[in-house]
Amino acid sequence: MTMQQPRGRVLVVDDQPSNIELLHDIFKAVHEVEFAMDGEKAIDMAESALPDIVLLDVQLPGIDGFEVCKRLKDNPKTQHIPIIFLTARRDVDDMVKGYKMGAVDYVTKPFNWFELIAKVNTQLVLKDVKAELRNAYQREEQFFRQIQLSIEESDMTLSGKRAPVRQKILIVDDSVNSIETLENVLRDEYELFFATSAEEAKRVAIEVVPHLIMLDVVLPDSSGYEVCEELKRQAETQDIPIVFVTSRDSAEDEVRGFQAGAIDYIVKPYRPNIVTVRMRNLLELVRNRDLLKRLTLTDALTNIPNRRNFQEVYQREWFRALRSGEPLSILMMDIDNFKRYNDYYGHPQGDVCLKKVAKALYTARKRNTDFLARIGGEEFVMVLPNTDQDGANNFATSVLNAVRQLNIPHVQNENKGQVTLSIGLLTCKPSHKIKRDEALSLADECLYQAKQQGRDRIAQRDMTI
Ligand SMILES: Nc1nc2c(ncn2[C@@H]2O[C@H](COP(=O)(O)OP(=O)(O)OP(=O)(O)O)[C@@H](O)[C@H]2O)c(=O)[nH]1
Repeated sequence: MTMQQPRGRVLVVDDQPSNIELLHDIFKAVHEVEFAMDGEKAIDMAESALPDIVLLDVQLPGIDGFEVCKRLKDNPKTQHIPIIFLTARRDVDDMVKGYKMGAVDYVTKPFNWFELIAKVNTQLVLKDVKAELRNAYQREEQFFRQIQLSIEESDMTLSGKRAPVRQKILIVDDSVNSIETLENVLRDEYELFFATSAEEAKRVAIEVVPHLIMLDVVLPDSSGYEVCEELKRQAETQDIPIVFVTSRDSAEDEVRGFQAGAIDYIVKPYRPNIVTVRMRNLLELVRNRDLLKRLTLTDALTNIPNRRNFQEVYQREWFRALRSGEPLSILMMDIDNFKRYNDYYGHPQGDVCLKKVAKALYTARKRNTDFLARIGGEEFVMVLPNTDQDGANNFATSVLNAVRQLNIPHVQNENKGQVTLSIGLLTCKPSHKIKRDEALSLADECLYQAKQQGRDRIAQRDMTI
């Protein structure tokens, strides 16, 4: 998962001064670190200082770590704070109890720096994502609900019961036994894909784009570390979180795994309950991250992609066309005399009009790869990959008609009487001779001409000849 290094306030709860010293050394460079040496003190400090994360020892004098966790989770003031247990390896079976109390993860002693840092970072990112989602919800409750609904809808199948589509996990292991064990643990909750070699893993990862990859370190044709590094280098796969699953449990191996870009490290033999809960935590992070990304890339009024989204997609399509040599068409679209519409019918009615036009444009799209965005007040853009001037002109004509057919009255729109659109259409073959921004400016110039020539029309330029 691509993540920036988050900064936060870490509360360490441990009764061993040597552990406190060690944890202080690990985190002091990036985080603010505070300490408590018993459970009661930990609860007081959590309530007053509201840290971003609590690292909690299980064995404590007085009330133990489980009880501290329970009390923090019962308190509305502290229940949002993620808790990671610090535990001796022999207590790992107890960790199911920790998860039931509301902990998000655990780390075994003696500490592996990389594991600890990676897990704390993951939880800080997740906490930030959740906070941003809560803010978005408060700011734009209705918009938030729409996005959430559209995600849930795309997560549904129409298989009779409209069961939610399960998140996808790719399991990479050359041992059939290991695959079967994980399959038994995870198949009820997730859609599983399998690969038994490095090459197959890379191919399936690109084809399926799973939500998470569980990756064995030892593979017949390469090492899991190399697969991980390669997936992290590629744009299509770099955001997929990777968890190493291996019987190699030396500290060096774990460090190597986290350095390669893994988000977690699970040592065989698995404890099924622990695997289930860890996967659930990581996949919750993925789901929330995707929801937040959708929110930041969607226009709140019309619910179609926004300018930022357009910039990403346009760049991607430009480079794709540059590689393939295919033509690319750009439609710059602008509602005619919209200022007068607002002045005459009022701003709220203007919003209704914008929503109707956005819907008509979206419905007019012929291919899934045709991309529509709202990039300004009453300005929309469409990118049509692999479309020549003739095709794009036919399409633009159908778009003009779709808006006319909405029959939205606009008495101030000169002699038209209804809402209309002007379109600037540019077709080009991306090459080193024409720059991306230049193509957009040329499409804008065409739009300006369409306005000059009387609106409700297309003005075009073909740069492929
Ligand atoms: N209702 C509403 N109006 C908006 C929104 N964003 C921008 N506008 C309005 O859109 C109008 C755009 O006006 P202009 O850029 O002058 O263009 P125009 O009146 O459409 O004129 P031409 O483009 O030349 O046909 C302005 O009045 C903006 O206030 C919005 O989200 N909702």
